[in-house]
Amino acid sequence: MTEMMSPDQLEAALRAVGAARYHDKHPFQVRLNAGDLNRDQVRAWALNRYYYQSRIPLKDAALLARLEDPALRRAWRQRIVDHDGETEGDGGIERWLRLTDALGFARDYVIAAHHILPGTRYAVDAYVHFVRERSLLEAVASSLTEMFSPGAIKNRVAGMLANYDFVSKEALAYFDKRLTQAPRDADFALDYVKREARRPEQQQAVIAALTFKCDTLWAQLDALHHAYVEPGHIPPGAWQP
Ligand SMILES: O=C(O)c1cc(C(=O)O)c2c(n1)C(=O)C(=O)c1cc(C(=O)O)[nH]c1-2
Repeated sequence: MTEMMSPDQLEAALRAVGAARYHDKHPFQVRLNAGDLNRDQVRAWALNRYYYQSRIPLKDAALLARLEDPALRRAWRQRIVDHDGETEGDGGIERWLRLTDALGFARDYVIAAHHILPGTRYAVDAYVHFVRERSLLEAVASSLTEMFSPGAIKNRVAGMLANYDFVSKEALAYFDKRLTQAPRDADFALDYVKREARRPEQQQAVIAALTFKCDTLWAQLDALHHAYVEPGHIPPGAWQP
């Protein structure tokens, strides 16, 4: 039988999942930061990742719809505001589109997402389905990858600005806001799971949810690497540089 962990032991177990599996360790991410990708490979990353950005508010709305406590809803709804903005021209999705603008994509093309990789679509959709179908505790836990994103984002932005003359600080403005939003969201979700996972099997479910989520991020980068780096097999229908 699995032992009950203290809340702090649970947190340590979650941090160990991130240390082993978070997408900052993926070869595609390492190359992106090191300046080892060409402009088209960076374009492929931004195009595909838009689909992730676009689905995040849908998964947060699915989660929000199941929260019965007004205080929890108030906290969680901020995530949707952050991505959608309060008004047209504001918010994270708009800021991601400024990056794809800067990389030379037409907005309609990006938003339609007709030419993203199948692997991107399957991985992102799997995350949305997971949040819809699993327990609220697992749904909240699956957002905990954000515990690890600030470090990854700092390295990525510094690496990209140092190594690519085709990306500017303005084009990467999306990530500036994430450096304050992600820790706020991660702290909230971490407090929630440490408080609510009161039985060993719940604690194991929380760890499994974070593992699953790390895998959805990893799979997105596997798909990019396979198509646009090595061996360079671009699936039929996907964007061709
Ligand atoms: O740039 C990154 O490395 C990164 C990672 C993650 C993440 O760990 O899931 C998110 C984001 N960015 C992000 O920008 C974002 O809005 C976001 C929302 C979520 C989530 O699961 O609710 N993760 C992430």
